[in-house]
Amino acid sequence: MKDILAGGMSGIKVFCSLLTQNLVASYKETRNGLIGMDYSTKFAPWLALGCISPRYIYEQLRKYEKERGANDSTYWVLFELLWRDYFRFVALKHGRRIFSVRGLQSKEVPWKKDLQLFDCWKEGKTGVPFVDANMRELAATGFMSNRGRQNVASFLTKDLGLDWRMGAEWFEHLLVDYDVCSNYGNWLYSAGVGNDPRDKRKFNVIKQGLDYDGNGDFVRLWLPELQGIAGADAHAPWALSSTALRQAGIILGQTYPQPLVRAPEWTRHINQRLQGRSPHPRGRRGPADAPAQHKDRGIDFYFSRKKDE
Ligand SMILES: Cc1cc2nc3c(=O)[nH]c(=O)nc-3n(C[C@H](O)[C@H](O)[C@H](O)COP(=O)(O)OP(=O)(O)OC[C@H]3O[C@@H](n4cnc5c(N)ncnc54)[C@H](O)[C@@H]3O)c2cc1C
Repeated sequence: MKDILAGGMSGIKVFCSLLTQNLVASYKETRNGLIGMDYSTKFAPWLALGCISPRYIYEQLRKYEKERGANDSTYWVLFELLWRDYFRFVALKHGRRIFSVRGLQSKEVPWKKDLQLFDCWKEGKTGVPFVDANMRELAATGFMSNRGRQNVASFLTKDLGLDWRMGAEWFEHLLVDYDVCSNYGNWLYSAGVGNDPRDKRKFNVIKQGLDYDGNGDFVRLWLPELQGIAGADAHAPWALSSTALRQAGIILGQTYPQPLVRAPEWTRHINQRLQGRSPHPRGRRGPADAPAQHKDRGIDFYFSRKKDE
């Protein structure tokens, strides 16, 4: 990502390649991916810096739809841009309150400010590989997928119980697409102090890792110390036998940390993994994974009705 920005590739060029390579036609199926340039649009840095306008994207997409056909995916790019607009309106409406620890709901939450825990999160050393891989990608590139952002934000606020503003500021410090409205709006949401009426929303980061990185490739890409663990086992090294750890060259607590926390809801998914799981990441599945035409518009992090995310 940094190479592309440094190489001066313009937002318009990125946008054109999305259209000419027809990537936009399968965006809905790939947008939850984790590795590479093509799974999502990568518009955000150019939008954040004002190098491309959402109206331009809208017009060109409508043109593309007329010429080559509209589908769920072409709609979905526009739908995602609506979230960007939405968080702008939230910021306009609430002003400085978007930075308040109590958020938009004036809710008292006993957030911790433990700097040791925070450093582990920042440095990708929480001992939870899916979280750590995403955090190391952010530190190395200034970018993290939307799936990754949702998970590390949930982990910081719901599993570690840290003040959500610490996470938001770290993102602000590193993101190449940092945008005040989108960043603080999404963090408020993740922390359960934004507009979402359901404050108990928590991502099961183990289930998410297994669903979206079913073969463990993303985790191994950013965590070289886990290279010796094959497949999905890389998502929970602490669940491996001492023999398996020795064979993988891992000493927990030395070459890779023990997990800072272990949430009870992880157990079922770890046990399931040990019984073998399909290695197909959810973000890459075909249309069978996609809901019927516009039926589930917006069902995702924001409106998901699933209990166990
Ligand atoms: C905790 C957290 C912090 C975030 N901070 C930022 C930020 O500082 N700047 C930023 O641009 N986005 C932010 N996002 C939203 C989203 O993760 C990024 O816009 C997206 O990952 C950027 O990659 P992309 O351009 O390939 O997006 P795509 O998935 O291709 O989406 C296309 C465009 O739609 C918009 N969009 C998509 N999802 C969201 C969303 N949830 N909120 C607002 N706009 C969205 C963006 O402009 C994005 O470029 C954050 C999300 C979370 C959960």
